Amino acid sequence: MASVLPGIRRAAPKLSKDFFICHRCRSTPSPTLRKVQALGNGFRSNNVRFFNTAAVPGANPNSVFTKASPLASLSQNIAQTGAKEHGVKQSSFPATSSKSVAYWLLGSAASVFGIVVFGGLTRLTESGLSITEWKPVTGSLPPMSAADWESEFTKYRASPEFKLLNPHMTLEEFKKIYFMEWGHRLWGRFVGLSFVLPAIYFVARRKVSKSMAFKLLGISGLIGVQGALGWWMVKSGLKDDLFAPGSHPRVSQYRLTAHLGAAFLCYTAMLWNGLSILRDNRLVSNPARGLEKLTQLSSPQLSFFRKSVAGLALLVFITAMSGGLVAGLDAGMIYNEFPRMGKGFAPPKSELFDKFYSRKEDGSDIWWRNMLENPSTVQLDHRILATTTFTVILSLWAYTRYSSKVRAALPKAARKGMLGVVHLVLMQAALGISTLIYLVPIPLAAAHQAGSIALLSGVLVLGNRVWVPRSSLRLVQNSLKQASGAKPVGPKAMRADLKALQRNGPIVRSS
Ligand code: HEM
Repeated sequence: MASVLPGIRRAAPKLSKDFFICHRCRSTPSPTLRKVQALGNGFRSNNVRFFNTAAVPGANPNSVFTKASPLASLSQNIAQTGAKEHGVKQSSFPATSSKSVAYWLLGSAASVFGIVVFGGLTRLTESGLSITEWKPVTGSLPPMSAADWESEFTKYRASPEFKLLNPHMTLEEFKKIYFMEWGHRLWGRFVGLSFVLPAIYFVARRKVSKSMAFKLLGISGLIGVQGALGWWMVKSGLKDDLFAPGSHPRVSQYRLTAHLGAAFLCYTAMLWNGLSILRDNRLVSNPARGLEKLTQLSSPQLSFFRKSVAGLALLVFITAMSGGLVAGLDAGMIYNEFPRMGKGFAPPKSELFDKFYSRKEDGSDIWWRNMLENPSTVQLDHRILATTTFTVILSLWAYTRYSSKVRAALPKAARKGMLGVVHLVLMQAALGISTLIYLVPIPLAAAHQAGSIALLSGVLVLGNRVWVPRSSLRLVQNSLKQASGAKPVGPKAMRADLKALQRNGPIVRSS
């Protein structure tokens, strides 16, 4: 009995050690042609062996094959899916992006992780409103002379934050908050440039697949939007109506959350794509084993778990956004106890849905306005979402441990990933509760913010270990098919295979 993997209608072939690739069109020779080449129908130049097919009957006379590494050959090969003849318009992008792109994406994600934590510190030290202008280019340099400092300080002295909260601030104190905000903005510029410039290089040098080139474009756009959102957020803290007596000058909690959300999305896109490239490279380096792995993951026993992990990533994101609202409203400064909030587990309904927050005569906006603008309700929302996230994670972990079917089907790496997520959520809940009980001290609040991205990363890593992207499956199937000389799989056939696989499990046929 031999196990036949999806998309391969006969036993998976063993890959030959010698790979050849056409010097001109990057196609690979047929098995018969390979035999002829093995007999030595070629010539040597610059230490590269070229195989001229002009003398081989039935071969394309324009082909010139050179020996290539198995990986390079396979990835190029797959890119040429369906385009067998010279003259057919072919994509110049490889099928798999290079590993260097993955490392750079992961480095960029680390940089975004850093700037999010630094941004949290900027907010917690109340430094965010110290620079009252947005100068994307000239703002890269801090004030250089005493006159420059005086000018910046004068602008700050005209802001609501100075007038109402810091009327006694000295120039020396101002410099401290200025450098925090300036550092945050500089880091933002660094994130943008260290992403966009290498992205252009990688695309121009065809180090990325075509779909990845579009994704890099999307992430670059998101970074630009993030910069604009940052300034839009700061502007909301400089508005004239904040001069009103009794008002508390701070940025809009909506804009703060939008800024945080865009950073999380950017981070997610970088981390996910970086991990996916590494995974695809691993799968393609040994396609037979890769297909086996993907087949194992496509098992119907894991279907619920896979979907739950996707749902969990969304839940963590929503919980984090509700945390952004808590931070934006300083809602962590009330009800500094856990699990109770005052006399019960929740404040009275009259307080949670207070008419004060409604702006419509008929009060139809009372629900959502309180949920997004009333500090008591916003804190309760965050507690409920956090508790749900916590419970879902522990339940999923229990499911992977105590369901014998899932336990057997889940790869070891995924089990480890699940355990990692359990540790992260325990830490995050402990940090959240401590932040609340101790009235939002800066180190705890910053650690809680970092913990939220760490938790999201844990869920994304877990997701990457259990997800079966169609593109990866197709890539691996085609590597195998090409290596065996069979016709490559098109997207339609691949989708049908994947569906059948998810419905019925691996196909087993006798050899
Ligand atoms: C379990 C998942 C949790 C996640 C993903 C999460 C996420 C977040 C995030 C992203 C923030 C915004 C931080 C900032 O912008 O500075 C935040 C703030 C906050 N969270 Fe959580 N949190 C979780 C659990 C908890 C728990 C259990 C509590 C306690 C009841 C809690 C209490 C707080 C408080 C008080 C703040 C405001 C801190 C500040 O003003 O900087 N969190 N949370």
